[in-house]
Amino acid sequence: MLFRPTAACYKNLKASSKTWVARQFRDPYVKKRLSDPAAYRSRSAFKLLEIDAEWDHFLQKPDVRAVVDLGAAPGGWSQVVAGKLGWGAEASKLPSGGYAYGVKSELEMEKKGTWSSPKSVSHQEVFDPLNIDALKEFTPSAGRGTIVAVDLLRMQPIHGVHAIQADFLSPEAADRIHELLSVKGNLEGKADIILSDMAGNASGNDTHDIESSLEICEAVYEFARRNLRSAEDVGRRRGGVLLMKHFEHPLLQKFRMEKLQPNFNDVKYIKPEASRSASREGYFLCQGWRAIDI
Ligand SMILES: C[S@@+](CC[C@H](N)C(=O)[O-])C[C@H]1O[C@@H](n2cnc3c(N)ncnc32)[C@H](O)[C@@H]1O
Repeated sequence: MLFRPTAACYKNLKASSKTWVARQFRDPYVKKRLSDPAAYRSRSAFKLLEIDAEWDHFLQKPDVRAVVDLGAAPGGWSQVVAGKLGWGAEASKLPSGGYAYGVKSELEMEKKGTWSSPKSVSHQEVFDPLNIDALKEFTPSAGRGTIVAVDLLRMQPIHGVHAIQADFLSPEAADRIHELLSVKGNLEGKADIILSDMAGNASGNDTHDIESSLEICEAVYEFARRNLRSAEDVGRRRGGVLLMKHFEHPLLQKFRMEKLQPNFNDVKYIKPEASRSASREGYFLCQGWRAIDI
């Protein structure tokens, strides 16, 4: 539901909050998110949908079996991926945005012995009384592949998505991701697609924030270097995909030229329409991991 401040409440807001509220009211993607039956948890979901549709539906290639979403909370991108891989997109019609659906299907699969609960999902939520009615109405559908979502913040479950609450740089997260990806048919535990919509917490110090944005890109690249399946393994020139957010930085082009360009068959800079023009963010879509920098 869209928050509509009353006149009295609006009057008492700080100038910066008034600007934020006004921008939310004008933003077509905020409206779209609120009316879309998929009930995406983030406005950012539309950026991924747009990039995927514009660039050859890379999320839906039949050889995509393993996707890692870094910095995934609250879960909009993971919802998009789960939908594309067939994990019951109708789930998100629930008022909870797929939350109850995910829990129900996980419970059923556990009962049938077809799914084992990742340690990271807390099952105390299964008994959330708010979701009981919704649970009765929906039947889960099984999708394909493994989706792993990692965030420092706790994320409500999404059907078909293994959520890990951790710093993606920690050895524990690396081990757990590898463990989850290492299934029959993917014993190497590689990812076909790695997504990163990560941003560091704004510190208020511009120089520091700009610096940390490049550090995140470098860390994400390192993660991809260790975990991405190569184009050769996939058997497709654009197989092995890294999509990562970045912010403007004086050394960004150097990073692109030295790290991304030589190691992927195809690198594009993308500024999706859903990304606010005032934002200094952009995305690199890197397709076809060449696996030479290992
Ligand atoms: C812009 S949000 C992602 C939104 C998400 N794509 C969606 O559609 O819902 C960025 C996320 O990155 C996470 N993040 C930042 N640094 C991280 C780290 N080192 N490890 C894991 N998550 C991190 C933040 O906690 C935040 O939730």
